[in-house]
Amino acid sequence: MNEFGVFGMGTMGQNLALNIAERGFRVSAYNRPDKFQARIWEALERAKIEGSKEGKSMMIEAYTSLPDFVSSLTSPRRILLSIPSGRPVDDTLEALAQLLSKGDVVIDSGNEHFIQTERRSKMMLEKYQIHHMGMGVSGGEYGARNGPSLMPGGTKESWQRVSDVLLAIAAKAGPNNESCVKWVGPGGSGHYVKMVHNGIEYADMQFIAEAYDFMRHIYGMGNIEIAAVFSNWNKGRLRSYLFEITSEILIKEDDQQSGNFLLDAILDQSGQKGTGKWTVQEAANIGMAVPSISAALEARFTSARKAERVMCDKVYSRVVPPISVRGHVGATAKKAGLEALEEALYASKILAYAQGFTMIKAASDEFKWNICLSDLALIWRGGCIIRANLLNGISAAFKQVPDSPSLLFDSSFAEELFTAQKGLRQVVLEAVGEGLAMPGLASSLSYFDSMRRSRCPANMIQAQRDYFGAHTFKRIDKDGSFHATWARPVNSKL
Ligand SMILES: NC(=O)C1=CN([C@@H]2O[C@H](COP(=O)(O)OP(=O)(O)OC[C@H]3O[C@@H](n4cnc5c(N)ncnc54)[C@H](OP(=O)(O)O)[C@@H]3O)[C@@H](O)[C@H]2O)C=CC1
Ligand SMILES: O=C(CO)[C@H](O)[C@H](O)COP(=O)(O)O
Repeated sequence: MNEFGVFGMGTMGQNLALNIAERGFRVSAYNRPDKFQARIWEALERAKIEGSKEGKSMMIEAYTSLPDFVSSLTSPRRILLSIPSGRPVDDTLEALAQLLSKGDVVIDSGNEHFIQTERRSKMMLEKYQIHHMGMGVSGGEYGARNGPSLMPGGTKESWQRVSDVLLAIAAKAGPNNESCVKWVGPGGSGHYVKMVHNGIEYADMQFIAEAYDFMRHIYGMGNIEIAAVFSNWNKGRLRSYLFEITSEILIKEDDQQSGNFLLDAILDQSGQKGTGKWTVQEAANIGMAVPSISAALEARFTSARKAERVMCDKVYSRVVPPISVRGHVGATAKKAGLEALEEALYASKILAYAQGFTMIKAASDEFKWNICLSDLALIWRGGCIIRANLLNGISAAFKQVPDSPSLLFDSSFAEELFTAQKGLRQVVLEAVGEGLAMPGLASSLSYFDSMRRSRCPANMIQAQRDYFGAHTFKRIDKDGSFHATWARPVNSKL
């Protein structure tokens, strides 16, 4: 009998199965029969080769039939699904439910929408007394094999049944090599935080893309020089997985055109699978502003409209005479300019993570998930795509004030933002003057400037709403709702 089942031997499932087997658990692996041969043999072959390399025997058994797969598992059975979200998960749960018993646990490790997970968890428990967990997994193929960041949500009972395996396979981070997995909360909370993780990922990636663009256009820097800058920044407070891979991406040679960089041959249209869009939609659903994430999502949409951009480039290229706001012209000033860019990236990063954590806090309050933000920051320190030095400080901030509605209230971050905002302003100003789009950095700055205004111009919005729609407004000096007769007198001179 085996201790753990993995359903779906695709990129993620196969690597998760190998990771689990490597930690000494006996694994049953299943893939749909028609593709069984290719996927499963690949997994078994890898278990043999990778196991022998490390002097371990990795115990993976392959199954062709679902009933055999299920009955190969010890009770309570534990099965991880690694398949596309949506209909495939519903169909698979329906099929599994006929074979599983009360108290068994099924973990959906795909990028599923949390509402679907909430629905399935409730249905599986009520109808079959089976625990359905929704678990965010981040780290891609490499993470799945060597240690991902795991964000499991579901009943506490189900977490207790699977925690030995999840703690063993997750990435390790921090001074005490802590596992990058903790129980996030009930229902769809695990998938919710993974969704926001991906939203922050979008913002982080967009900031990096803008910094790359800035260095090329403002300073005429080439790939090797830009790579060195990212590599250097990665030694400091911006240290993160995305900075690390960016310097590698910049200098990768194109094997189809010797002497050229691969990056320069890649079409400038970004794709997406939907989790960034969900983040923005869900933020809107609970009335939260995530402008850095929104801007990153919209930048992907704009990038996709390549044909229109090419046309606009032809029409409007002549209307961008640089407006001289350059703070840094010439070789000697470049150093200061790059320092400003580092500050801009750091400030924006704080602001994007702040938006993501604030959104999670609001959802946790709304859905009564009681998510521990400090723990969440800890499990994002290793294995996942947004892993970054910054998360240590974020965890500490929420440990100090667990219910804080925003990172912006933390005194250390406030101090850092206070200093770094100067660089952010300078970079955005220069980019605007040069006609260089900086949606991510500029939106982050706007968020900061909007948040630090105790009185903003929303009084004008309220007045307009009341004027045309009698929507009423509140006054600053009296309680209650008011409506004014706004229409201008016929003889008004205004
Ligand atoms: N790739 C990544 O970096 C990450 C992916 N994820 C998520 O993990 C999940 C798996 O992704 P990934 O491994 O990349 O995908 P792959 O396409 O590599 O593998 C998909 C797996 O799902 C199976 N499958 C597809 N459709 C069905 C179905 N209708 N019923 C049963 N099984 C089905 C496939 O089996 P078959 O061989 O029969 O087609 C295959 O085993 C997705 O939800 C994805 O969003 C999460 C984090 C990172
Ligand atoms: O979940 C992930 C990483 O955390 C996946 O890589 C995801 O597919 C990335 O999102 P997108 O394809 O929308 O860029």
